[in-house]
Amino acid sequence: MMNIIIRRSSSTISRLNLAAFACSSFETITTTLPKQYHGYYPSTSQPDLLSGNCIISLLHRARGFHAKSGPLDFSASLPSRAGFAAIEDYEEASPSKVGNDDGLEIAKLDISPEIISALAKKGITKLFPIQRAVLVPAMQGRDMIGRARTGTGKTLAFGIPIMDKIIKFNAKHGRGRNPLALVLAPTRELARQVEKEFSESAPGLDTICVYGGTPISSQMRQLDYGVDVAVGTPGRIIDLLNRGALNLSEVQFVVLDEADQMLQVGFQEDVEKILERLPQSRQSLMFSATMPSWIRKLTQNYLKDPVTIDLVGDSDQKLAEGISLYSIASDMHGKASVIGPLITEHARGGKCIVFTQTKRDADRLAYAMARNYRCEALHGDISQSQRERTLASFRDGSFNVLVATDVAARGLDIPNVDLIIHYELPNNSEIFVHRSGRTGRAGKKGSAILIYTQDQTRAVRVIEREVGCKFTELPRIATEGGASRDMLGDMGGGGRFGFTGGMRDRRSGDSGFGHSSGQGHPGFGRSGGYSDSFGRPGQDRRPSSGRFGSFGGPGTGKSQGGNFGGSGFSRSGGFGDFSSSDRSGGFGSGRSSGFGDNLPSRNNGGFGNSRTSQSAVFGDKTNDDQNPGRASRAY
Ligand SMILES: Nc1ncnc2c1ncn2[C@@H]1O[C@H](COP(=O)(O)OP(=O)(O)OP(=O)(O)O)[C@@H](O)[C@H]1O
Repeated sequence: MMNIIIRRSSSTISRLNLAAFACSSFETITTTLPKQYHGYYPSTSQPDLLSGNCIISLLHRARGFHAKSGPLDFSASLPSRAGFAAIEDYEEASPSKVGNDDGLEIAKLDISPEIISALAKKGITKLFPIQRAVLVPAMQGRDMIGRARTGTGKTLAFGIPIMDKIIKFNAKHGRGRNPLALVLAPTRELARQVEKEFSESAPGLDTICVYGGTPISSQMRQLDYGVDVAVGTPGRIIDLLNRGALNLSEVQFVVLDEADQMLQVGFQEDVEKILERLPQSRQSLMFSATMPSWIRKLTQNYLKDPVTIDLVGDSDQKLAEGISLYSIASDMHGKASVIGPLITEHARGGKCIVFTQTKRDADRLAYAMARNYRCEALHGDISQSQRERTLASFRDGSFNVLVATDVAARGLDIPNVDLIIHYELPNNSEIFVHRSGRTGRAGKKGSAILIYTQDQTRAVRVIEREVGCKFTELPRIATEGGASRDMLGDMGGGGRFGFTGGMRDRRSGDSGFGHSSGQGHPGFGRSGGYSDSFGRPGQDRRPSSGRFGSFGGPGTGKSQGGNFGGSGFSRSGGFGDFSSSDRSGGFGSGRSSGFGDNLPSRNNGGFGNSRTSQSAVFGDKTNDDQNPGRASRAY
């Protein structure tokens, strides 16, 4: 069979005018808007391409939006505060007058019919609040910071305006070869999901997803053919830039999805490298469900006169509506044993994601649980093809318990996840929000359960305070006679996971026990915890047998702070994040870490410290094709 590749025309000059085109759409709005809008929508001298009808309907939307005090059909349980509490800049410029609900009907908006019908096919006919709030300023060409709770439709909030502008621009100026929009995401899975949302919502646009762990040559070919929208992880994007395969000179829209993650140490540098390659005149959009104050300040470095659209607000609870929160105390050795009863009780036959802190723990727990559940592990040391298979099988219900590191914490939209179990405390409250937010999406209900040990009680209170939530305490589940040891300890005949090491990649290939290294190495375990964010003195930093000891059997379990789950709030230290042992070789692959978070964290902190977590540590920060050993594979 012969493949014919027809290159698209490169209408660079006209495409470079897209920004002007985008802004020009609002020229007429300036003249039509009531006084209070003037100055908010800058006038341009470019001709306008939106119809008068559109402008009127936009006005209605703006009015309706600000007048709206109710749930906007999104979820009957949404209190008005949840949707519209803190629409900062936007609100200032808006009238308090009531409009009508027409703006919610996507079919009534003047957006491309292609998008309207594609969304309708997906059952999307009305805008969610964040989409509604973003539409006007995004169409206007404003830079923006957008925050809305997990699962409330942020992808389409930035996606619809971008797709619409590109479709209209292409219709007028022809299609070009280089991307007009670039979306950066922290993980491969999220990048794929976002690209899918674009391609499904605007099938006529050429989209590409570029990420590591997959052959670069096919991505290069596709880029050569021409794309409108490129979505990807920073490492692969930089790789493609370095090879001259990706030309970002025509990009007019750039999105940082999960912006607070993307601007953390480890990612930030790569993101900056990419941003440097973009034209100065562009529209930059940053979205996340969490925007700690330090990130808000930082974003100002990358945005021009941004509008902030914040549907969460500082005082509100940060978690999505519809998520019931529970906590359950357990001793260290009983943790694994309580998972079964929790799933039986709370997953209601749906899917469950169990979050661990480390790749190895995800492997071990999944391995142990596989006796009783259809269960798989997902983390950054698993090959990309296996990651994709695992996620696809989880999505389609082939198995229903996913044991994952925080690689799955952000952004993933998987249907029918009814239960999240925090097997170990997350590093900070933002991660808690994202992990928990894998359930209760798009107005659905779900449960999140935090398993904690006695010495983590204070950390639990910190989560409550920072997230603005209250856990319902579940009664302790008796784990007689070290049931968890039975469950986990004999995975390797006791010693297998004991502190004496012996960790081998029994499962050859992708998802085995990881390419972890240095098991049993001093400092490998939790004992690495530095001072935590609760003002407690630092954890013992002495080398210890670490977590594995306690996991594998009682004899080793009392290593200094080395227990499974430990006091995991110490971002920098927990799990020996960047302890030397991670890189100390040990068994297996030349890859760093296995266990973990081997990048130095910017700060200690975790809870209470807004400069959160263990920095980049998602799977794709780096050019992982060229330099697989580079740090960042912690998840
Ligand atoms: N207007 C809409 N009507 C119905 N469903 C929608 C609408 N907008 C988005 N959705 C669906 O809602 C789900 C969540 O959307 P999305 O993944 O964009 O949420 P998010 O806010 O980005 O979440 P997170 O913060 O976890 O990344 C998706 O399945 C998406 O298809």
